[in-house]
Amino acid sequence: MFTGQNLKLTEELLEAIRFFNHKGWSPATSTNYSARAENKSEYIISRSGVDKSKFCSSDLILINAKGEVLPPFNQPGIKSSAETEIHTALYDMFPEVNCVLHTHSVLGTVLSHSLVKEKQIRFEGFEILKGLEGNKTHELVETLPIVPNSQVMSEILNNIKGRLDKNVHGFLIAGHGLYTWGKDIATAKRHVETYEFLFECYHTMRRI
Ligand SMILES: CSC[C@@H](O)[C@@H](O)C(=O)COP(=O)(O)O
Ligand SMILES: [Zn+2]
Repeated sequence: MFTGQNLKLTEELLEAIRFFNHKGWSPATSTNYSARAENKSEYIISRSGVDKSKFCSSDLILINAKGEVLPPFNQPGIKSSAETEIHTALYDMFPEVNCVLHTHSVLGTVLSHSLVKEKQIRFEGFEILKGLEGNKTHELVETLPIVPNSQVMSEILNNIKGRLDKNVHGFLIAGHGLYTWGKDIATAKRHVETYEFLFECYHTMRRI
């Protein structure tokens, strides 16, 4: 149902979603994804509750900045992600962001669960840090905030809003998963992969 630039965006998003599922970062119906549409005040976003191993192009729908499902997708039973409010808030906060991705990997889940009291993870000295937009060297400290989980999206947003700025590339919801974003789908996908690699490094270093 998408055409032109929006169709291209859905194809690219779908490729990233399949990659994440293949990596084991989107079990069952978990995770959600969005991209800013050709009309910059609209967003392409994943439907709620879809098994990500079966996710297909018809599971991507169009919403406005209020999170309302737009025609022709506003049919009975079609709901945008339960976490739509987080996506629209991030686009509102960062006008240069054109893609928001949310994954549920085992490492992101357990690290955020065990480090929730620390409120953040600090990554330092890894070459892969240059995978996060704007980082030019491994000699820096990258902070990834952790906020408590909640079924109320406004609570998650209240806890994270004051902790985000242009040097922060994502955040973890404790025992739940990762949110990251980028100027385009490729950048946001690179951020997911970079964080996953950093989680592996962090976890491995805690064990040795
Ligand atoms: C397996 S339930 C996971 C959900 O509660 C949620 O965290 C999630 O990531 C997906 O929700 P969705 O409404 O499908 O976008
Ligand atoms: Zn989730």
